[in-house]
Amino acid sequence: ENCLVTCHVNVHPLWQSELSVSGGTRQSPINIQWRDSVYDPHLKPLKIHYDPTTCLYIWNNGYSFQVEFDDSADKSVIMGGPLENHYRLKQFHFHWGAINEWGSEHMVDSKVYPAELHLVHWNPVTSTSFEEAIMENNGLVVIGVFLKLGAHHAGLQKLVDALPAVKHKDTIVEFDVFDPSCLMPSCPDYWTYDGSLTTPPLTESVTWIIKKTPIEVDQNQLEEFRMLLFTSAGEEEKRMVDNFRPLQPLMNRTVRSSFR
Ligand SMILES: COc1ccc(CNS(=O)(=O)c2ccc(S(N)(=O)=O)s2)cc1
Ligand SMILES: [Zn+2]
Repeated sequence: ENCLVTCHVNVHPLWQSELSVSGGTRQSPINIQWRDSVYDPHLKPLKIHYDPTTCLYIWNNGYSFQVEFDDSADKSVIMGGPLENHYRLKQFHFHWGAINEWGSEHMVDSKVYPAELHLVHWNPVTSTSFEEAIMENNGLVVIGVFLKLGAHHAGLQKLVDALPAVKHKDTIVEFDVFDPSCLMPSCPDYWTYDGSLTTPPLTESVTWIIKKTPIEVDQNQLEEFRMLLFTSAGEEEKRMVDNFRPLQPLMNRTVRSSFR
């Protein structure tokens, strides 16, 4: 019988060769098996306080588009959840696919979403800078939010409208007053586990907090992500799609849930 084999081949150099930290024991992303996650009653609600005026600019760094924040003070911070202290927001970015059938980095019971948002925070108590925190054990906290195809997302649209200005690698556009809290689902439930960056330097410095409930975005908004380019102006154009890392082995880790 004829069956459609859907597959995708990551063509971007970054993901072409399966980049793995030699001897890595806590790499990301992973497939979260809901039934294997362990409810932890000691997990507190996550507290998020973002100051919209700390938003600086958007830029295309050659594997995603990234919104950078002023992290010179404790203005945009998260605390609670599995965290011992507060962490400062440094940047957020997304990963997505060429089509809606794939795109997220993490999976839930092998379910893939068309895109995933990562909000990257660093620990100003144990590190003196973001660059230092990247190398520290649990120096970073990344909140992952799944995107699913559905209703138009009004908060995201402000971001989408700026994307044509950062079409090419290493382009930048000013982006002021944006509150990334609008990209958070209202449901407080999350999973958490110890992992790594999913792009170089792949350091095992991340406490991951993955929100259970996805946010909805519409087809046009996803298509706008796919209009971006991996390539610089003047180079042969390569569409920025499939910028996600393959699943990594869970090894000796337990995923905890904040909910029963
Ligand atoms: C040495 O200076 C440096 C070194 C490396 C970076 C990369 N940026 S980063 O560390 O924020 C992240 C890489 C991958 C992330 S993911 N997909 O896991 O959320 S976050 C920036 C500055
Ligand atoms: Zn990411």
